[in-house]
Amino acid sequence: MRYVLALDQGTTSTRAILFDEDLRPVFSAQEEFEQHFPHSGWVEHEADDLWQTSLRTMRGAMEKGGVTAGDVAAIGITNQRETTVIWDRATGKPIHRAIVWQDRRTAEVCEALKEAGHEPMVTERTGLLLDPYFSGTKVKWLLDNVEGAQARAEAGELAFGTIDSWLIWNMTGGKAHVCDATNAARTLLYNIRRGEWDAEICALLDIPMTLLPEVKDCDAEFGSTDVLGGETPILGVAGDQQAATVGQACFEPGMLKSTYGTGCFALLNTGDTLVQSQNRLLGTIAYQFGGKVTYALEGSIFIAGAAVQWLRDGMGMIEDAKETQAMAEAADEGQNVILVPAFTGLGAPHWSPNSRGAIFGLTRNTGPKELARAALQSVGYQTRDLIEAMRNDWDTRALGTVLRVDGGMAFSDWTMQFLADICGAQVDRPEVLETTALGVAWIAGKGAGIYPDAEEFAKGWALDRRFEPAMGKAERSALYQGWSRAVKGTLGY
Ligand SMILES: Nc1ncnc2c1ncn2[C@@H]1O[C@H](COP(=O)(O)OP(=O)(O)O)[C@@H](O)[C@H]1O
Ligand SMILES: O=P(O)(O)OC[C@H](O)CO
Repeated sequence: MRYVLALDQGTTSTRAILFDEDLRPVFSAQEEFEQHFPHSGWVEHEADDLWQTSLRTMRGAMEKGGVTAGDVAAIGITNQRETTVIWDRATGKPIHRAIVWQDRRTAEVCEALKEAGHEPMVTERTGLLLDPYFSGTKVKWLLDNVEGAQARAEAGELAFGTIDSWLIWNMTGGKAHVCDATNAARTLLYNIRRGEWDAEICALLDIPMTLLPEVKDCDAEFGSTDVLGGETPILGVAGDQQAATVGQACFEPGMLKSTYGTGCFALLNTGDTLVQSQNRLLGTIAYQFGGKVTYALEGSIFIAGAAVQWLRDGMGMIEDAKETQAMAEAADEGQNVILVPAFTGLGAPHWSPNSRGAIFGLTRNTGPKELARAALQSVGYQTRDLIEAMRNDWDTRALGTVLRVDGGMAFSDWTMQFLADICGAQVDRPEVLETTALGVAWIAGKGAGIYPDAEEFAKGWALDRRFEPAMGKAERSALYQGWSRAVKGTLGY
């Protein structure tokens, strides 16, 4: 039996999953690692934790199945995007902890660049906005704040990488300094029209281009590793949201997936066309196979399942996320409590890093059930904001109103039904919810010659459950108006 090993290095945990020849997940291992919050709005990871958990979970999954390196046809890597590491090329040691995508420390730098009028140029070339979310200003912060870093970068002594790049550097013993096009597309430094690092943007941020990795197709050869006990090739790499787009087989323009984990990321395949959003969505690379780029429009929401975590850890109202289903069902229908979970600002389409969360519509009768329902509903409302923006940006006739969902929160039937209701869209939940790992496993296994082409792979997508909109138009519109008013109340709070 031959296997493909998918490594999914996420924001809160690292997972390794072995897929068999029929693309079924058969053995896996998972480890959480520490989150560091040194100041309000700052989020860091020890880069070495990301590497060590990757190593242990890959080995752990293999041990569970009694699988040896000789049985592994290829490795695929998918990862939390935008998170930034800089390391010393000679020692392989990071010069600082990794700065995580959620980190807001560069809000002022972004504001100053916007005020100086640079945003239209940056957006035109990268598809992104001047927001602290992306890697570029995090790289600048590291070079400005770690003693001697700027000079060492200019002397070619340092290397920058997104997490795929950092893991591959370690897996290949420092032989490969590479990343894939989807990860490059999230740095703010990569021109996604021309497919190259952008010298002008790098100069604007004082980032020497010697820091940057070589960019490859998602299905390229990324090097090989002997850390599993024998030489194993790395044949697939993609950012986690892009890997989920592939795993959901969203290969045709107009196909849309939405992943509900800590945050929510909706990607709409726009084919050969890079849509210049007029509604504050992102243009990005969905995937790049054999030198051919397929673009996507992306809406990024920072808090989705994290609102449920807040009910559990912050408010102590529940012990398990699953309890929210029964609570939402039992909530008082007469109350319209709205939670805007802008805990770390608002992402697309508002991009308001300084907003903070709020609850509207409280009465003397409001209790945990109504708050639980509001938390689940906030995910639907935020998705509707994204879908509205997508409909305004892209040919609405071609834009399917089918949403393929995945991620931990997609297990919640109540949330998925509300999503269908408030968006007026069909919501399809597949049998395999590990779509991120599945997507990159397929890319790597295709390269190794053990998995089929895209068309055959897409035929294997199987529906678990379809949620059809059941809410009347008037109710949908009244609820959404209430949400829109609530969001306005939090902007810039
Ligand atoms: N049954 C459920 N109902 C509501 N939320 C859920 C449920 N199961 C998981 N979640 C939420 O989904 C998130 C976990 O999803 P996951 O895809 O593992 O996230 P990530 O990869 O971002 O860590 C958590 O924030 C959790 O609160
Ligand atoms: O690690 P996740 O699943 O929370 O995904 C993080 C995203 O890639 C951030 O852009």
